[in-house]
Amino acid sequence: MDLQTLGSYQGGAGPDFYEHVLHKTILVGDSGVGKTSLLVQFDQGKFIPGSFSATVGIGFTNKVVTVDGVRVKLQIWDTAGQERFRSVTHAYYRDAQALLLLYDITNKASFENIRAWLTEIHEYAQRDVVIMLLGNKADVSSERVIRSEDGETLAREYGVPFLETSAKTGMNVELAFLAIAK
Ligand SMILES: Nc1nc2c(ncn2[C@@H]2O[C@H](COP(=O)(O)OP(=O)(O)OP(=O)(O)O)[C@@H](O)[C@H]2O)c(=O)[nH]1
Repeated sequence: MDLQTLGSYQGGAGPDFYEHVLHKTILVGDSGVGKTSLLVQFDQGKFIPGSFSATVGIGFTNKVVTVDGVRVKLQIWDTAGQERFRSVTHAYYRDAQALLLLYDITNKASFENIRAWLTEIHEYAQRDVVIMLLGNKADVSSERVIRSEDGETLAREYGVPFLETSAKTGMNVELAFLAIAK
């Protein structure tokens, strides 16, 4: 039994306590779109404005959730959006079962870069990786530059589901993580 398998069975005695599945998810998108904030909101239910310095390389958080009655251990990898870390993060793509791809609805470039992200994902990730597109910072309506319809259209073009989220208010955060854990 490797360490990972061992880790996924440390839940307790009865079958109800077993964490049956280990599910790896990776967060990607431009620097500053809110990947770390989204993960912290999901994991700890809080938002600390301006608190995170740019992610260096990669880090992960484990969280156990119950999906359709099955305990799933989500291992969520938070990648650095900055270009200079790209070669480090590519190496993690192929182990991921799911991928949350974020842009910032107040940042046009982050939306325009989604196509390039998808090209990279198709190059490095597994063929059957589950992808979801997220338009984050939906709480900042006064600075919105990307309409919901634009996100929906792009997602439809690539055949992936789409949600707008807010790491600040928590809107759709749990929904996004649970949807890709299925
Ligand atoms: N209003 C608002 N601000 C957000 C939201 N998500 C993130 N932010 C802010 O946006 C900035 C960048 O957030 P991060 O979570 O560090 O972004 P990141 O994508 O992890 O950035 P890198 O680690 O550089 O790739 C921070 O100042 C956050 O407080 C959100 O949903 N709403």
